[in-house]
Amino acid sequence: MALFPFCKSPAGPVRMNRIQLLLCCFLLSLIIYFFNGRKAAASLESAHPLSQVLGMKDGMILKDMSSMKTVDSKTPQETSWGAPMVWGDSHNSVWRRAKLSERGIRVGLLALVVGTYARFVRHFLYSAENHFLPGQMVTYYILTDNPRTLDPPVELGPGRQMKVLPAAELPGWDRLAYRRMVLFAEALWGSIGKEVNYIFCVDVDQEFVGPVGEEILGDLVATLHPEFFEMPRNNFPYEDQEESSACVEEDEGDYYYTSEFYGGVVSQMRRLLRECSLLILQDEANKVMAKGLEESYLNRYLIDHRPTCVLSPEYSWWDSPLTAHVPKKRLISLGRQCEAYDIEKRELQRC
Ligand SMILES: CC(=O)N[C@H]1[C@@H](OP(=O)(O)OP(=O)(O)OC[C@H]2O[C@@H](n3ccc(=O)[nH]c3=O)[C@H](O)[C@@H]2O)O[C@H](CO)[C@H](O)[C@@H]1O
Ligand SMILES: [Mn+2]
Repeated sequence: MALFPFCKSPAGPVRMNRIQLLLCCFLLSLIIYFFNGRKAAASLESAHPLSQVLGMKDGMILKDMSSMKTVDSKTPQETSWGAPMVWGDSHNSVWRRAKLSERGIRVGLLALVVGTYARFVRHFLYSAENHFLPGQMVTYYILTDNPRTLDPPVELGPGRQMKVLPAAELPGWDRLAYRRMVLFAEALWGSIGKEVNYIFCVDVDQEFVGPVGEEILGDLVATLHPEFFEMPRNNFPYEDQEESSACVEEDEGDYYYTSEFYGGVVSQMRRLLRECSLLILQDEANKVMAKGLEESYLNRYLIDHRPTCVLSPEYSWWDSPLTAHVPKKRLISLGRQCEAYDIEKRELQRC
């Protein structure tokens, strides 16, 4: 009422004639129009990858409730096939978290840690303890050639545990890129499959920097690659060698997904890992390797089996001139971040 003092007679209850009533409605519409217009402008500026190129930084990110409305009103909330597109602060995510958090869910996080990548594992685990499904039962499965890396063990919260699984040493990413999905597939056919409901495969050269909750849970979950979000389809680096089993035709494909973070229920993940491994082994036998390595096979599979839940680039982010601007960063790739730095900055960051 204080907003419209002129609508109220000084004597007490509101008594307006028709002209006053019309005037009030007009003013009200003006105010609504003004606020909506501002929100739309803010979201347009903040959502576009060009804002990065032009040097616009986090100052554009709205940190109060209005940012939630921005996410809801301007960013896509679902895919063309009806799967949710997940932005952690959206109303959909709040609802999904509330719905799923009450169930007794067991979630596994599966990472490969071989050779020099052992330097990432502790930091990765600390950050996951802080941000990854807090309060839920989480098991970290660490496939490693050097279990001593985890000695002394990282202290974990209640309901959370770690299992170290042996992996033979496979020097060089060239060889490892052929093997990671095979190793993951084997691990999932073993005891992991009975111990958890959901499993997420994750690169260990990453850090959780914001909350990642039950909103990420789905039957088959893939994450949008931050450099190709909102890019036209013809920019996606799908495999184009016809002899590769990861090859994608020009009229195929909806999104380009990252291999840094994907998951789902155990049955779906067993299928994904088995089928991708078969494609990789088939190409290896034919002496072909897709240019995007593992990521190409994952993308091929996800064209044939569309994910039921698509995570926005909030869940796979690093700073580069091409990266989409996101309302909140939740999981960032330290390795890919390093790749995006110039030589000077790499030396400064010691990476
Ligand atoms: C090694 C390599 O060429 N990485 C390239 C690959 O990053 P990616 O992020 O695709 O691969 P990555 O180097 O992070 O390797 C994937 C994951 O495999 C595991 N792992 C990998 C290698 C290793 O020696 N030990 C180990 O444990 C580890 O969990 C790692 O997180 O693509 C990027 C661009 O998209 C950059 O070009 C990276 O330089
Ligand atoms: Mn990585």
